[in-house]
Amino acid sequence: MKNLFLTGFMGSGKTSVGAALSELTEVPVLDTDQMIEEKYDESIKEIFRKYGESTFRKYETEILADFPHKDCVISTGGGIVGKRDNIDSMKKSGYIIYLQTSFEEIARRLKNDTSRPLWNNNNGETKTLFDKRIKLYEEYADISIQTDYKSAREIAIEILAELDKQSLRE
Ligand SMILES: Nc1ncnc2c1ncn2[C@@H]1O[C@H](COP(=O)(O)OP(=O)(O)OP(=O)(O)O)[C@@H](O)[C@H]1O
Ligand SMILES: O=C(O)C1=C[C@@H](O)[C@@H](O)[C@H](O)C1
Ligand SMILES: [Mg+2]
Repeated sequence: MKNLFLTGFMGSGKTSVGAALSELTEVPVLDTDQMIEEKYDESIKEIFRKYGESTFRKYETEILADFPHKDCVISTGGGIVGKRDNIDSMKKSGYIIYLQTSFEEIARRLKNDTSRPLWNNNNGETKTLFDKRIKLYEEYADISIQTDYKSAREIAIEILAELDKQSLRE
């Protein structure tokens, strides 16, 4: 199986669905946010605060470039679609799966969250970012799955069915 890169806005469930997919397929799961935190030994929140968003974006692109892993599910950061280089790196080794989630559902899921700098600190600009991003997720996705009112496991099962339907799971 080629790599499966999960994309979508903050809170769309990339980490949760990645774990569910890995459980169902016994394929390892990676998370670009976690890979960055481990590589630099700092939380995303700290990286944003100390070095700014542009440094975080550089780390993200570096993590994806010449991606060394195969046969993995990879949960990506919500902003991964912001750079064409990131898309090219993902398409080189796998398929892009977009977890489509409404803004209202995301707001419910992240109501008490304090770990996501761009969810918490941008004075009502989050919806503008959401509107801009969804066009990119849609444009680059090989598969799009609606996630509202579904569990992570149900979404993972739907993704596998869609891969089979399109004969993408060899
Ligand atoms: N299908 C779902 N139904 C209900 N709650 C969910 C679902 N998927 C995820 N959640 C919850 O929403 C929150 C965010 O989920 P998760 O961390 O998986 O999102 P993410 O897409 O990885 O976010 P980020 O881009 O910030 O890394 C978590 O509290 C998680 O438990
Ligand atoms: O949507 C975004 O830009 C982000 C999402 C998270 O996954 C992290 O990558 C970080 O908080 C930025
Ligand atoms: Mg995540």
